[in-house]
This record gives sequence, structure tokens and C-alpha cells, in this order.
Amino acid sequence: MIEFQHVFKSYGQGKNILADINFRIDVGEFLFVSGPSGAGKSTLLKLIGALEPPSRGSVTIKGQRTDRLSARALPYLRRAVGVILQDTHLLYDRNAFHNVMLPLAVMGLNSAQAANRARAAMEKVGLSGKEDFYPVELSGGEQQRLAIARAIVNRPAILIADEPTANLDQESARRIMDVFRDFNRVGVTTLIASHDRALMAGYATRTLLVEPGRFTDIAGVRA
Ligand SMILES: Nc1ncnc2c1ncn2[C@@H]1O[C@H](COP(=O)(O)OP(=O)(O)OP(=O)(O)O)[C@@H](O)[C@H]1O
Repeated sequence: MIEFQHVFKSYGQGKNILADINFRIDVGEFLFVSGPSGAGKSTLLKLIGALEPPSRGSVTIKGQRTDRLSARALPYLRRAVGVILQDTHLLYDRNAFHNVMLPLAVMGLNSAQAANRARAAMEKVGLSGKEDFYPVELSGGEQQRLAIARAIVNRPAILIADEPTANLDQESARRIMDVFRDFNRVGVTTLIASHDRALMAGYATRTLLVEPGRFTDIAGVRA
């Protein structure tokens, strides 16, 4: 499903953030991406989402090498990965429903089909009834769930999230994690970068530990 072979990543002329990374992830796994700030967790997730190319080595997602895809094929691969970045990138001048509808604009669905999908996505994250709310009218946890709804509306096979529970209280954080767990239970491969090991222990079964100059693949949630 996801395979890294001898992956190196640097930005511009800078030093390697990731060096000689190798791992495989099977369909349906739930992984915790851990490590100190600035070590490269977000970079690892961006390589999986085909948002950044590797500097060297190969990243294969669903049987396709991201560095060998044409500019036309890349958006199709990106649609297989639901991405929730640290900055949720919600559009603040559109209501919740229209934020979720956005990724469907390029899918060729008619408007009734698209609206049904968007409503279903909002229901799955517990935001039914908030369709008309603007992002500023939602709590931090609700904004995160809205970002998740937008990420899953295309029914991606892989979900990656960068610190989705940062700045949330324990209860809201658990609620977010339960949303990910429910998607994972229906087969979505899930990777979450977090600083909250205790929280992740209830969900993930494997840890990718990204430290400066070191990468460790650990069974269970540790470190
Ligand atoms: N687009 C970019 N251009 C140049 N350098 C970058 C870019 N993105 C990240 N970096 C650098 O790469 C390093 C790793 O950043 P990354 O965001 O992957 O770390 P992280 O482990 O996710 O950190 P945090 O936990 O603080 O989010 C940092 O030194 C950062 O400054």
C-alpha cells in the first residue's frame, strides 16, 4: 500500500531531513508518527501524500511511484490520500457544507450526488446540523472535524493527519481520534503525527519514530 525505499529528503540545498528511510505499510494499518519537533514528521507525511517528492529513493503509494507520475496522473493519486495538515486550510468565507463540497468540484458528480456525499461526510464526523455554520462559528475541535470531513469526502484509501488534536482538550481530542478509528475500522490506512503518546496508545498499533538522523519502526506505541 505504502512503500519507502532508500528515501532521502532535503529542501533546496539544505541538509537531509530524512535519510535512507525504508518501510512498508499494509492496507488497514493505524500508525503513530512520533518524534521531536522539527525532526521531519510533517515531511514524512507530505511524501506519503505526494505533496512533496523525495530527493532520492522511491515512494510507492498504491503501486505507483510518486516520482514517476506525470503531472496529469498526480492529482488522481493525491485523491487517494486524505490529508489533514496542521493548518486546516478551511475557507473562512464559506460555510461548513461548502468547505466539504470543495474537493468534489473536480469529481464530475452531479450536484445532488455531491451534496449527498458532503452531508454523509459531515454526519460521519458528527457535524450534522452545522452545515450553515462558518468556520469561525465552530469550536477548535469542530473545525478539526470539518477538516476531516473535507479530507474523507473523496473516500480516500489512506488518511494522514498532522497533529490533529493539538490545542484540544482531552475529550475533544478523543472524539477526533474516535473519528479516525471508525475510518480505520472500515479499512482506511491511517497515519497520525502527534506529540501525545498517551492518547495515541489507545488507537495505533505501530510507531514510526522520526528523530534527527535516525528513523525507527516500532511495533506498538512507544517512545
Ligand atoms: N518547505 C520547506 N522548505 C524548507 N525547509 C523546510 C520546509 N518544510 C520543512 N522544512 C524544514 O524541515 C525540517 C523538518 O520539518 P517538519 O515540519 O517535517 O518537522 P516536524 O517533525 O513535523 O516538526 P513539528 O513537530 O514541529 O511539526 C525543519 O527543520 C523545517 O524547517
